[in-house]
Amino acid sequence: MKTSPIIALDFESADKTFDFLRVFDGNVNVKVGMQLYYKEGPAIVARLKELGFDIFLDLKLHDIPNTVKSAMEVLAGFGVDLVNVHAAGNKTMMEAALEGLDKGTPSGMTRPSLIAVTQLTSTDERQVREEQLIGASLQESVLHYAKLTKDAGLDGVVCSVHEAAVITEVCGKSFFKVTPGIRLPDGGAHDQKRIATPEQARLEGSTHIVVGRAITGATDPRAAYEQIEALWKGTEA
Ligand SMILES: O=C(O)c1cc(=O)[nH]c(=O)n1[C@@H]1O[C@H](COP(=O)(O)O)[C@@H](O)[C@H]1O
Repeated sequence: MKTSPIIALDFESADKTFDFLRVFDGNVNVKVGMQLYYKEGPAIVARLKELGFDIFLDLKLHDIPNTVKSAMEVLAGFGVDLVNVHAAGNKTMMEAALEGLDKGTPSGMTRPSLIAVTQLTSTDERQVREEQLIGASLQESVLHYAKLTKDAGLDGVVCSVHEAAVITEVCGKSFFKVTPGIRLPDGGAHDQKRIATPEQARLEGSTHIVVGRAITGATDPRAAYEQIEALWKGTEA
């Protein structure tokens, strides 16, 4: 997947999605999440692929290993670039996900990269301790999941910008740190708890940033994308 920002296409329909994408060319990365996929199914992925977009299919699989393996076998046939699971599904489930992807990737095609969500960017310290009853800090929990993910042979994790540097130290630079929760300095957090700017993401060593509402909710989405891309790449005027 290219390193340019990944736009989260959190729209209610294909019509709304393609209307939004009119001002973008196939050179941007896009993310299809649960809302759009559940509404439109594999057809939306096929259409985006035809238009040349690199695609992160974000369905966050989390089930018993056999179910996840079979589901990944199906997703591997879609020709997407990146898919994900929840690390909380455990190492055996992550290994099964990888097996399913390997098995389902058509010959001559590249296996989609596989990453695991550590702690959602909508989660805070209190929720980790009190609701999940994890006897460790949020950062320790994220790092633990990152190590588990690497041991399982996956390509990287979803985490917040605030954990990217420590994950790089422990899991290496090429291990994906895909970071959502990206906001411009004057942007609202919405339901996110661990937010950061594109510039912070670059400085902390994120490998990819996922951006939804800061672009999709902007008055001029193309201008917002360009501003975010420049801050992310460090090429801003
Ligand atoms: O896996 C993800 O993409 C994801 C993981 C996570 O921890 N937090 C998170 O926000 N996301 C996704 O990233 C996008 C963030 O959207 P905005 O908050 O609008 O930028 C949404 O589509 C989320 O589903």
